[in-house]
Amino acid sequence: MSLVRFAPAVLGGRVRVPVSKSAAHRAMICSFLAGAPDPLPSGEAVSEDLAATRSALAALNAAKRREAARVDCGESGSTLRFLIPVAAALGIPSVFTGRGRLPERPLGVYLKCLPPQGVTCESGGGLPLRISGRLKPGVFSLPGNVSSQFITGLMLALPLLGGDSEIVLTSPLESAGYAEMTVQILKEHGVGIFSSETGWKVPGNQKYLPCRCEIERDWSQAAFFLAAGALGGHVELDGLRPDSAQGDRAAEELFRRFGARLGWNGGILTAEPGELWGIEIDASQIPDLVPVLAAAAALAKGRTVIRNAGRLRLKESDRLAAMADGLSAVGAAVKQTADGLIIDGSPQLRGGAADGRNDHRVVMAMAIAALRADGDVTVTDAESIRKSYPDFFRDYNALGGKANDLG
Ligand SMILES: O=C(O)C1=C[C@@H](OP(=O)(O)O)[C@@H](O)[C@H](O)C1
Ligand SMILES: C=C(OP(=O)(O)O)C(=O)O
Repeated sequence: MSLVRFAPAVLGGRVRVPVSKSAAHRAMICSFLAGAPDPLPSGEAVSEDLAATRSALAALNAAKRREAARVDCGESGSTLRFLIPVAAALGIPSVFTGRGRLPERPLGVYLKCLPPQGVTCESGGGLPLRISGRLKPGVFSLPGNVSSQFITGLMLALPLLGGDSEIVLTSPLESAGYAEMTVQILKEHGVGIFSSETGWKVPGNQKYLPCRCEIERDWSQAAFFLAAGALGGHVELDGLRPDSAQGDRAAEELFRRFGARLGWNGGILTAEPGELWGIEIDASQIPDLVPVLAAAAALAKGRTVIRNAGRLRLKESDRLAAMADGLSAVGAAVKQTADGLIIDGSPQLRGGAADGRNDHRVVMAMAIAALRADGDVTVTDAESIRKSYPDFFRDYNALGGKANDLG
């Protein structure tokens, strides 16, 4: 439980954020299924979640020659939910484990839709989960508002089956950008999935092909530095795709709506301060942006209302509670609703001690709120940033931030 102390600062300069965690998980799994090498660029710091996918794929590979696979997913929801149907499609009996909050995060969707299609699932409700049997093609009906990761998992697995399948949504799709990204990355690997009126049609008997595509940079991580630019300096972000399939590219538009000045210059996105005013935010498609949007809102004049974010309670922490408590602890006026936050902003926070709740996005969001506090902000669980952005404090300090990791 390491502690980090942030002193107020104005960030300025250029940063190249990591590769998109979401795109990288997908590219690693598609490459594995194509028999191609790991596609992560060399020289890139590997986050704990991507390391979990890498070792989980190695465990599946080894199990092709042995008995059951032991697939440790660490704290990564994506690794777990993407690889359960993939292992089942390959007919590899597997035991999935995880730690932190992962054993409590929802899996019921699979426990309901996989057994009728030939997969035996044994668990006490959470993890460990033991699966056996080979997945059969067919119709997979599932809700669209628990986690899009179940849909991505099926999209990755169903093309491998010996017949055609269909994914049917029984409620409106949230986090839709993540499903779109899956379709795009599958296409780059020679696999076709087609949208239908109720979901997607997935032809079987498809072959994954190697792809020498570059994995794009992460809009969700870029959002922390867009917020930093909006709050004070001149921040430049290098390497982002303006035409990205990542739903979190919406960060650009959202910070403009707050009043920040953003613009593209060649391939560089710049963020500069403006007079920030509270806004209304529908978070149903952009769950991972909520912590940093809440931090910016605490420093924008007037009221920000964040709605349709109930799913944030099921992430690495209850992120609505974590941000309400963390921002309140440093002097902000934040109230939770059942599915969101109401934030009355002020020009400056007080400073104080916040609980990082072992949640990388909470710790990074508090680092942004701390930029405009009168006193220092300390945050617990600093090491949780390794889940998605191991070099976050290095990049933050390189821009003039004052993060002091107290160990
Ligand atoms: O597919 C993905 O890469 C992700 C989907 C989202 O989850 P939900 O669909 O559960 O909201 C997001 O929160 C997560 O960080 C990454
Ligand atoms: C929720 C996240 O990831 P995952 O669901 O893969 O654990 C995240 O990165 O914020």
